[in-house]
Amino acid sequence: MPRTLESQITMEKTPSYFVTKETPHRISAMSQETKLIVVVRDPVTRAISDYTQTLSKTPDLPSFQDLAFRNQTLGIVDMSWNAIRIGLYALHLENWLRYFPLTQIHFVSGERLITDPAGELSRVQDFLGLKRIVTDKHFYFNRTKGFPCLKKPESSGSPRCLGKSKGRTHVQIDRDAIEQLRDFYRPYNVKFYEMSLSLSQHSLNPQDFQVEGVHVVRPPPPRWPPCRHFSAATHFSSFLSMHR
Ligand SMILES: Nc1ncnc2c1ncn2[C@@H]1O[C@H](COP(=O)(O)OS(=O)(=O)O)[C@@H](OP(=O)(O)O)[C@H]1O
Repeated sequence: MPRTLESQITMEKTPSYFVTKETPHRISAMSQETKLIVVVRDPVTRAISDYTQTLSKTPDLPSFQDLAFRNQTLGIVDMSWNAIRIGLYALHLENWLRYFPLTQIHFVSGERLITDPAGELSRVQDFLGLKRIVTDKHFYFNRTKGFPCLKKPESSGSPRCLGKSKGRTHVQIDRDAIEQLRDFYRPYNVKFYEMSLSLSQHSLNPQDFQVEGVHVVRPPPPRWPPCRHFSAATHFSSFLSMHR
C-alpha cells in the first residue's frame, strides 16, 4: 500500500480478497480501519458468468454441469469448484467478521450496478464519507453494449464502456441444473441476506438472492461503534479495499 496523506484515500481492488481465508487477518494487521466494499450478485448467475469467462480462455473445459455437480442426479454440488465456492457469501463474510465489524463492510448489488449505477455509487460515496460527486450525469446507457457507460472519464474527452470481457453472453445452462443450484444456495443466501440487513446502507435486492417470500430474521443492530475511517473490494463478487 502506498503512503496516504490524511486527506487521501487509497483504494485497492483484488477479486480474490473476499474469498481468501488469510486476507482478513492480513488486512486487519495492516489497518483495522480499512473499509471494505464487496460487489455481489446472484451466486448462480455469478457461477455461470465465471464459467463463461474461463471457457473463453480454455475452450476444452468440461461442461458446466460436470464441474458444478459431484452427482447431478442426487443434486450433490461440488462446493470445492471455485465458481461455486465464491458464491457462498455467508461463509466468506463470517470469516471477515472475525476481524472487521459489519459496519466497515459495504455490499454493492451487482444487479443494481447495471440498472442504476449512479444509485449504487451514491451509497458507496456515502459509505466512504465522501461528497456525492459521481451522479446520474456521469452515465448513459449504451444500447450496443447493453450496459451503462461513462459519459466522459476524467482522463479523456470521449465516452468509455467496460471492455469486451465484461458483459458477455452467458453459456446456456439447462433449467434443471439452475434450479438445483438455486436450491443449494438458498440457505447460504438467506443467511447472507439476514446478515446484510443490519446495515444501514443495506441495498441488496431479495429477488437477486431468491429470498423473497422466505422468512428472514432481521438481526439486532451491530454492537460496534460506527467507524471513523475506512478502506477495501471482489467477478461479482468483486472486492475492493480502501485505506486511509
Ligand atoms: N457498465 C458495465 N459494463 C459491462 N459490464 C458490467 C457493467 N456493470 C456491471 N457489469 C458486469 O460486470 C461483470 C464482470 O465483472 P467481473 O466481476 O468479472 O470483474 S472482475 O473480473 O472481478 O474484475 C459482467 O458480468 P457478465 O455479464 O457475467 O460478463 C457484467 O454483467
